[in-house]
Amino acid sequence: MNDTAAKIRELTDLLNRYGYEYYTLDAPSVPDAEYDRLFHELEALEAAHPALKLPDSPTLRVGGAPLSAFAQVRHEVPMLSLSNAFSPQDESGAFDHAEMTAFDERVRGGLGGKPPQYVIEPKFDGLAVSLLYRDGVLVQAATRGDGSSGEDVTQNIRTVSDIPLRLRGGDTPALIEIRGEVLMFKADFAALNLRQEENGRKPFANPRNAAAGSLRQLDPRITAQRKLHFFPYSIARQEGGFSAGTHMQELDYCGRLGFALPEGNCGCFGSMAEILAFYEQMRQKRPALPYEIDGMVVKVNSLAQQHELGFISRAPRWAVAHKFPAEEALTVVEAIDVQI
Ligand SMILES: CC(C)(C)c1nc(N2CCN(c3ncccn3)CC2)c2cc(C(N)=O)c(N)nc2n1
Repeated sequence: MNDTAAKIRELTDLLNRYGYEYYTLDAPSVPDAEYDRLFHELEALEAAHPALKLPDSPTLRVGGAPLSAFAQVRHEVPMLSLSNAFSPQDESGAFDHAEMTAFDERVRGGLGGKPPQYVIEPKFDGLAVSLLYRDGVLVQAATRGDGSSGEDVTQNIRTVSDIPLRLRGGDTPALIEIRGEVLMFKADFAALNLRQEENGRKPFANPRNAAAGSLRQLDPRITAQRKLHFFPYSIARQEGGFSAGTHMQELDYCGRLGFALPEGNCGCFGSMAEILAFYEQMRQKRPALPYEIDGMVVKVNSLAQQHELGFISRAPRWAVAHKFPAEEALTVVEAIDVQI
């Protein structure tokens, strides 16, 4: 490798590490001016030697030329739905978690009485995307679409600062497909709508619409200005690398690969009673969270037990969303929505 290529590789790795520290760990190790100096040095080298620009170059974060349309991507593993469990609130304000108890009984029945461990995690109110990494490098990103195929939003996803362009840590899998939610934090949503109003543009209705609108921009440079975040929630496919036995181990592995995790807002418990207690705690904490959630998702922790339980048509038997009551005065009582 000649010294220019070596210099470009060194600057790319260094800037990706600094970006991870700044955006994902929120613990920068160098001042912004130093990052900017190195970034401009890399930009200049890439401009002089376009053939040497690397697929995980941080200069991709600013977005390239606009697309005329999005290509369609077929999901090798369909992106399934989630059954909804809803707890109506009675006049005393207490919640009737009958549907969660029913879920627990269905799971125990399906496991021949073996007591399952459950994971409870936030149900982020964003949009689901799938990220494909080959030999550690991000090569494709797609929206969920109809679950069977979605839009190729790879260029736009590269501008999301807490999505690694190259996976961190050793033992890189030859292939890994990570699914999660792209969302906009409440504060960034408020600032965006201020800018929209100032520029005479229509404000977005909520952070989910803002995130969806930002990700489905044909011009990645606009996406790059929108401050999006990503939280993983499942590993759909994997060849090589660490083999997790539980959902919690999958999430921890995603953290080691360089993804942000919703620290403190996930739990793992052996009883539905503890799960419901955590759900109540999260319902109280919800207004203070930096991002919007519209409920919690409860999943069987053991991957072997998940496979044993399988799916109801398109939704897994081993997971259920537990939504919070609608905040409007009139609480709309939804039926159990088992996605068929
Ligand atoms: C892997 C499984 C299928 C269990 C799964 N599927 C999910 N989703 C499917 C339905 N999705 C969907 N989206 C649009 C229309 C219909 N379904 C949106 C993602 C999950 C979404 C979240 C979240 N939002 O935070 C989460 N913590 N865990 C999930 N886990």
